[in-house]
Amino acid sequence: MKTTTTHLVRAHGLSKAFGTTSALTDVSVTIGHGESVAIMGPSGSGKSTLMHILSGISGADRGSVILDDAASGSGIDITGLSSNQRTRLRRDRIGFVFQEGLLLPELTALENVAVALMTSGTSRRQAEAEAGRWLSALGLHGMEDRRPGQLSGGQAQRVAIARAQVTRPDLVFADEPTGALDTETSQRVLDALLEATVSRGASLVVVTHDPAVAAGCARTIRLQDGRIVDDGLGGGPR
Ligand SMILES: Nc1ncnc2c1ncn2[C@@H]1O[C@H](COP(=O)(O)OP(=O)(O)OP(=O)(O)O)[C@@H](O)[C@H]1O
Repeated sequence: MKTTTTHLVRAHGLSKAFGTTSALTDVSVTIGHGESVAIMGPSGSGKSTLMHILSGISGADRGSVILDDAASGSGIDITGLSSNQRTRLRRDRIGFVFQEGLLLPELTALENVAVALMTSGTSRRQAEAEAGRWLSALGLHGMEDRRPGQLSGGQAQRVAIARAQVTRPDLVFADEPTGALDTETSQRVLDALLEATVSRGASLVVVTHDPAVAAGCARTIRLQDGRIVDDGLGGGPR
């Protein structure tokens, strides 16, 4: 289904239950182009469920998620797509950063980043050149040939950020991206994530328990018992 939209993401009336547990109830949210948004809330409040639905990892029982499509000048309802179509859409338009980075341990830092481009058809040579540029931009020049086990937590997380950006997705989701890091490293990784995403006009959605991470985002959405209880400014610079 095609619908016109002025936001990058416009979700309306999302509900999702697991058995008798309501994970989300009638959640509506918009995300602007180039906006950074933190999603906060107590454990079990529905943060991951919302992120999974907004990113097309899983479907909703009710509601719609319209993703703007600059190429066609209209929007596409991702809840109406088949599982294969959603997989393609995630590959082409969405980047992910997870708490533990989820890098492939047997590949080098460069290969971990390049592989994201190669799966969408870019040649190895071109993919590795682009991956190298992203690693340098994230302060990892000289670490291209290291495997994840030879990197610190903060370095590995910056490789994961490079991997999420290399395909130039217009929407990046990060699930507790600094959860395993100390305060100082966490701040550096967050800065790198914001810089890499928002400065090129892409939008960032971060699920976090950390108020410092939320403060770095332009807006914070708070969930409780599967509903949005606050949707305001985070007080951060972007
Ligand atoms: N696959 C599932 N099967 C059954 N219940 C689920 C499933 N996924 C989530 N839930 C339930 O849905 C509710 C919301 O879960 P969700 O993971 O979205 O919360 P969260 O805010 O991300 O929590 P946390 O901060 O602990 O990660 C919880 O009550 C959870 O137990």
